[in-house]
Amino acid sequence: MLQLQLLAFLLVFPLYFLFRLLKHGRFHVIPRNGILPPGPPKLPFIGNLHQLSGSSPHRVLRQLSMRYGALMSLQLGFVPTLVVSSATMAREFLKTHDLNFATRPSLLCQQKLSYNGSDLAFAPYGDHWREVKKICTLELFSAKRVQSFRFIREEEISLLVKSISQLASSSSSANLTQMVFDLTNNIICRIAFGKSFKHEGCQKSSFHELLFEAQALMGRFAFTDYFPVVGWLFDALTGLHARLKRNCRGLDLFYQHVIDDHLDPRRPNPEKEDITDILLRMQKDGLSSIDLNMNDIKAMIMNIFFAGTDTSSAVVIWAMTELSKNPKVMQKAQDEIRGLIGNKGYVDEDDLHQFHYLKCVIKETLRLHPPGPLLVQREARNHCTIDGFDIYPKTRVIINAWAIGMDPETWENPEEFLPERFSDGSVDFKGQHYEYIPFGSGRRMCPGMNLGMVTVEHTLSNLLYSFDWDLPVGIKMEDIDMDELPGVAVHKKNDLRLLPINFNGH
Ligand code: HEM
Repeated sequence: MLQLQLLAFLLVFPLYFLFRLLKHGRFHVIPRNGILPPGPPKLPFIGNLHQLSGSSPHRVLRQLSMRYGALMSLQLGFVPTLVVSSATMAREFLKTHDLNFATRPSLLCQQKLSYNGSDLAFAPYGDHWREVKKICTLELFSAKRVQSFRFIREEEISLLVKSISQLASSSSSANLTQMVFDLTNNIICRIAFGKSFKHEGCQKSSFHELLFEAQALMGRFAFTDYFPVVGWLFDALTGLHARLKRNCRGLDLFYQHVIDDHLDPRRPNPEKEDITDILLRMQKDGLSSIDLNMNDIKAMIMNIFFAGTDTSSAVVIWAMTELSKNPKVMQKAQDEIRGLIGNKGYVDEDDLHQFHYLKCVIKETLRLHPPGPLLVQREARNHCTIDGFDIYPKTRVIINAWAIGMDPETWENPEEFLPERFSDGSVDFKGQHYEYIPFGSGRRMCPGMNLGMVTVEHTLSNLLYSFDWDLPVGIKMEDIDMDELPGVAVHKKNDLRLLPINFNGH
């Protein structure tokens, strides 16, 4: 009798799962007569997942695409996935068929941390995303608003220069990775919440712990994302659900604390609105065509926070790493800045437009080290054909922006750090040149580009103006590694430590 029950269970259980998969529309059925782009052979059940297990998926995917083509099919668990690795193909996905690929897949950690896609980055394409995008473009990241936060960048960068100058006076090396991360974190905290948490001792450390944990979770593998319906069981067994729940609860308390502070009637009227003020005002005055609720506001704050801190600091550190390995380029950039600024003593934002060579250095850094080398995944909304291949709804799309920036068809000596390649100004990152898309392109392109770029330019120009940079005692040029640490943004794995020398030529 028991054996019969067991047999029935074994028969019924898979059928039940199949029914749920089909009912929820999460079973990615590919018709037999479809013509799919080529791809590597797959293993049963896991497909090609094992091929992505290394630490730098953008590098593995580039290797594979050199064999299988600029449009390549992978099967990641149950999920059909396409990888795009050339400018021509990127144009098809991000311009010609942008609307069809303007949505994001629903991934476990991203969904939980974004209050089920109430934000901008992980929201599915639709009315909510359109409205949030409008708020971001018109209210939060407009040129005027970015300019209104200028005093914050100037204050924080001048504090950074002061602390490095003290290290230089005592001939101590600077952990630039740590210092620049703190800088961008303080800038974004003040822009988003009106204050940084640098003077609040333990609150800073618990807040930072939450931040690091959320970043780790967003970059983590979740079975749910590749094995719909059944994957949650594995994620429960590995403790992912519990970790995620703990982190979401901690972050939610933190956002709530910030919001309560802003709503406190005893709070003096702020001289300049921060982003939480703006969102709360829009909610109160009904200034948006969706009913902004508290979760929407928290989700938007989360986006700004994660997208803003991590990306800008990664770019500054990669640039300083490349410059340390290319002293002639560093010298040329310093000569340009010092020549134009003279003995003023600091670089301010009005000076930035003159630094033609520095801009080339930053562009070249973004080509070799885009913080989001695979952009943010997209998903097909409807069936379409590209280059004669069928693409079915719910197919995930990975755009390998890093591989596109390394394509020898477009870039001469792509492995080399040569800022001069940008000096004629014919290629920029505004999403129209598909051979170079560090900020993405199309509807889902980065809305924080101006804020990110001004932070990077302003920080780098002051680091190069105020100091000469040497290697710490006992460290040789070859010891500076280029190892990558994948996460929300790809960082340099090992901290960059350099010896600052106060520049007294001004
Ligand atoms: C140098 C700095 C930055 C780089 C390289 C960068 C890069 C990117 C990339 C590659 C994407 C995905 C685009 C796509 O899927 O096509 C993105 C999206 C996004 N970025 Fe940035 N970003 C930077 C700074 C910022 C800043 C400072 C903010 C805000 C404070 C920000 C907010 C966002 C948001 C909200 C999205 C999601 C847009 C959407 O899905 O509609 N980014 N960024």
